[in-house]
Amino acid sequence: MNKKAKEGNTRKALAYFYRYLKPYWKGITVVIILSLISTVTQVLAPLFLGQAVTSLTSFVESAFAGHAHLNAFYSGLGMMMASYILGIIAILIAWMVMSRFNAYSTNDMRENLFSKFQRMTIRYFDTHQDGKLISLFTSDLDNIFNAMNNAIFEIVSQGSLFIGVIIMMFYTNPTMALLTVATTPIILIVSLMIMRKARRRLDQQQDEISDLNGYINEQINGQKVIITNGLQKESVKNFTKYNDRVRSAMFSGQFFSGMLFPLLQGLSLLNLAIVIAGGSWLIVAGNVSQAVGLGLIVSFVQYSQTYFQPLTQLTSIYSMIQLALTGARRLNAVEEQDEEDPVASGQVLCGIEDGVSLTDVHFGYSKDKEILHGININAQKGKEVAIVGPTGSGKTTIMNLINRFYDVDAGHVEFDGTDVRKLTLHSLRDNVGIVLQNSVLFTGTVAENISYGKPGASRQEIIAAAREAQIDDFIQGLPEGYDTRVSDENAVFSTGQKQLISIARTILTNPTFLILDEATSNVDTVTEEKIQKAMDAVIAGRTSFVIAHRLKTILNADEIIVLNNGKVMERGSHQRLLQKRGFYYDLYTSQMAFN
Ligand SMILES: Nc1ncnc2c1ncn2[C@@H]1O[C@H](COP(=O)(O)OP(=O)(O)OP(=O)(O)O)[C@@H](O)[C@H]1O
Repeated sequence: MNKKAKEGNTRKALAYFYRYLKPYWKGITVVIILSLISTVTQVLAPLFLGQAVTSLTSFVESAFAGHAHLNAFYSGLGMMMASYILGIIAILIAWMVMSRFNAYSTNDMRENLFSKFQRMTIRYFDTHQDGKLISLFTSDLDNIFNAMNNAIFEIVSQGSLFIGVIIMMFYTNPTMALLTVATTPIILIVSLMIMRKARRRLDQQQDEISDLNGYINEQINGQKVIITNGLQKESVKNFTKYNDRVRSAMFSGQFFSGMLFPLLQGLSLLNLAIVIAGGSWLIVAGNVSQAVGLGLIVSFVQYSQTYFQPLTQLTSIYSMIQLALTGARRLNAVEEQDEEDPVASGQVLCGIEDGVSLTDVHFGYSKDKEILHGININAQKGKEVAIVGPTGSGKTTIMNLINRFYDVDAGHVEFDGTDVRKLTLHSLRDNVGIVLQNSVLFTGTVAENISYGKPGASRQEIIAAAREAQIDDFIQGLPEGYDTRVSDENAVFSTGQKQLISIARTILTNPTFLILDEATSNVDTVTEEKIQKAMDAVIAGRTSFVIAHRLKTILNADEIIVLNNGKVMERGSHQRLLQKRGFYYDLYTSQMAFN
């Protein structure tokens, strides 16, 4: 990444924080005011201590006779204690206010990120690993929360402390103040050099963690494939590669960012010696009295420590701040992603009168590789069109275009002669029901899973849909029937059963147009028969596209479209296609040979 892009990213990350913290400006103002109060108390305390020491020395010098000095000593000490107590109270209240708005603002970030996911295009999910997306919710948001909880407070309080202490030092004694800040330019140059190195490495650390999460997620999902192929060792070996990359990025990131803290601490101790030497020189040179000189030394020992405190504190949280900026950059990048266009002012689709058609459709997932090369399909109202073809021929891609998961590059997908891009997305999705090959069950009861698309459905409606989908018997046999909970620990559903529940879900939403990606390729014959019946039930009277893997399931389709390499090879009824003795005939006979 070049320098300009990086600066742009940092600006975006800062703008991200600004967006989310803006609603909490009142709380932030309170925190700033309280921090300033605490700063004032911290910079005044050494002054009071210095006055107390000066008074005590004068009291001793006056052979314990000057009671005014003793009173001044006590009042200086009292003021010092009062300052510290006030400071502690201010910090406690500020901490409470800040913890509250931090929790709220990170909650807003999490909520917005999740709802953004609901609006984003399928293309984004198709091109990003699940684990990487989860990383945004875990690692990145955690980093942001940690930094906001610690860093904001530190930046405000330490920043004001830094300025406050400089003012007080110059007010108290300019010579001593100059001596205290003399080493600052060197410290700043060295710190900036180290910080630049650290920033690059911390960015890399987050990217590597995200890659590792992506890999872990993929491997957990593919655990069965790994075991059946005996690839456990390879899996661990690859994991080690990703893990090593994280380790090395983490090491250099933490090494460079962590280096600043001990460096500055060492320098602050060195500075103490300079201050004490300077104070002693002032006394010896006769510039100040012994009492004033001692008071100055005591005050400046404290000032020197207070002066270095913001520097050391800020560098100790530097990696935290940097990781949070990286997190904000990554979350902001998601917020900038394309969203589905809801076509709010489009035409509302209310059922299908004529049918659904694809006309000369060309499409590729990327510009340089066309997948569909001029597809023409016409499904008249109430008809079943089956799409068959070898794997990778483009069947699912056609489904993706009808439902507007993707848009065509050329040609048209039309409902009753209206291009899908002119229909409101909501009405399009309302009219289209999809049963996917890998049906998903969500956490909740079986009944809730069936009524997912129609949350207000009555129990009778749910049962009727399950009966039509041939899954009622099975559900009744579950320990708690329709109230059985679906969860990871209770994964009692086979692929076929999941698909039947998914068909019941679709039946309940009563769509006018149906896309069925049948799952009969990996179910037993009993379930296959049930799926067939369920499919017949759900298809009946509806305009439908069936993506068939088993040709047996689409013998009654009104039209069968035979795809190969993104082109329609043949079309017609089952009988006509068999008579043709072409591509379909070969497909069918080869499948029947295995039955
Ligand atoms: N999200 C995607 N990004 C890029 N290419 C894709 C994507 N999805 C599918 N493809 C490619 O598009 C082509 C058609 O895939 P598609 O999933 O439509 O085939 P299919 O006929 O449904 O296959 P199957 O029977 O195996 O499900 C394939 O070459 C595939 O690699």
